[in-house]
Amino acid sequence: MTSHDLPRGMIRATVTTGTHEGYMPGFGNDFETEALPGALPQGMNSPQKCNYGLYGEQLSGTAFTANPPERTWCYRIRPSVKHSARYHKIALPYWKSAPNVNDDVTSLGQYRWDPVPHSGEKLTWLTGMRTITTAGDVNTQVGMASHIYLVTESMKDAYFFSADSELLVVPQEGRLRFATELGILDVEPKEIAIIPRGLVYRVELLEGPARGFVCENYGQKFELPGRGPIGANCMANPRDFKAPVAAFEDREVPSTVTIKWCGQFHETRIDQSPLDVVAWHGNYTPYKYDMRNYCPVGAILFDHPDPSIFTVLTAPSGVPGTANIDFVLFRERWMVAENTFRPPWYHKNIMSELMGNIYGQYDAKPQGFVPGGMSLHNMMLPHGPDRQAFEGASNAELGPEKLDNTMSFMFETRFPQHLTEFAAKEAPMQEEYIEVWNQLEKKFDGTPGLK
Ligand SMILES: O=C(O)Cc1cc(O)ccc1O
Ligand SMILES: [Fe+2]
Repeated sequence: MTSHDLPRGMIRATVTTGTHEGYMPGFGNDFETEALPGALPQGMNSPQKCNYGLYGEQLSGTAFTANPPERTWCYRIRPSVKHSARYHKIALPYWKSAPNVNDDVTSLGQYRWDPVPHSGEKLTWLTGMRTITTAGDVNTQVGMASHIYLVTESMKDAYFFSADSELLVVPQEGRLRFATELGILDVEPKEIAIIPRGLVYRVELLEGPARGFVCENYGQKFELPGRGPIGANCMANPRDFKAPVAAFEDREVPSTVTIKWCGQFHETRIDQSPLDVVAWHGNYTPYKYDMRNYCPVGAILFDHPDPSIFTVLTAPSGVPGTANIDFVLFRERWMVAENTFRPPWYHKNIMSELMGNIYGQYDAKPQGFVPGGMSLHNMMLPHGPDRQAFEGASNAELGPEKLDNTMSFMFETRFPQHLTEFAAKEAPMQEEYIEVWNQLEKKFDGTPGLK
């Protein structure tokens, strides 16, 4: 992107060439960036007067005393209190928060959905959000929600922030721009974006219609998983995460800011764009990641490891090794294990598994789990390959085989996931999904399976 592509009123100082224009590499780095020369104070955070008449303001994403603390210092045209008038409650009836347990909706089950179709209705990031599951409790900051977004138009002079959650965005179709207080993130399928709690932004449609998945994390922030014996390299490498450079708008037009707060939505009317941060420094930022950079590590002799080897990001729950959410990626990779049933094994899991297909075919479900579709295998409910996958994998001539053109993911949480009414009654649920295991035959013949 060059400065010529930017919307009117938007100024950007750091314009470079190459593929990572407008972004700074690294996960959780202490970044600094300014859209006007000298806008960022040096050597201190709170000078008596900031350059250009800017106001200094800190955005804290962790408790002050967390280790490490995450916060960003913003130097802005107006302090955030000027982007906040009286709030009044508004309804966004399809965006639900936990706890959301409906007596007439059953969540105990294995479920699968076809892609939620676009309806022809004009929908923005806010009106197009459709909650599928909720888990935990937004008020106590544990758990998550999964959503599908359907976006057909940009937010115009309208801004949003979630005090409840960090959002992990997984595009499946179309391209979106997140114009945030800290700069611009453009995302498309095969990429993800993470928008931190409290950060104000507007979502523009760059290419539509757009559909994708969102994991709304009520708990501790996503971080890179511990690598254990894998060591310093492979999986998601820190340098492949990109934070935006500073970009600001000096635009005085009647605007709205919507806030998600304890599961409710409130709107406030202001007279200017709140995206007025001219310079910032800190480690609390939005970021994006291209999943084509994910370097999978797997079985190179026999057996099928736990899917935790494919964890891109993990949000801790406070119990070591037991995530509030793991974001797990099943992408292209070579299968080489000898004398092995290669697809996922049959299993039951205390963690609840919400999966989505971005493109291609998933090895445990060659049919029916389609791009844009989702499945839910809830806490302790059995699942595994369908008959076609079982028969194919147990009779295959085993040589090195590439699983190509495939990208699915899992939002895995330690909490049971409850279906919304939308997921149970309006979304295209495959009523017959449970039957994919009906055809599995009894093969027991009473004799040892010796070769
Ligand atoms: O159920 C699934 O398809 C996800 C999954 C994949 C895998 O390789 C091992 C376990 C698991 O839950
Ligand atoms: Fe599973």
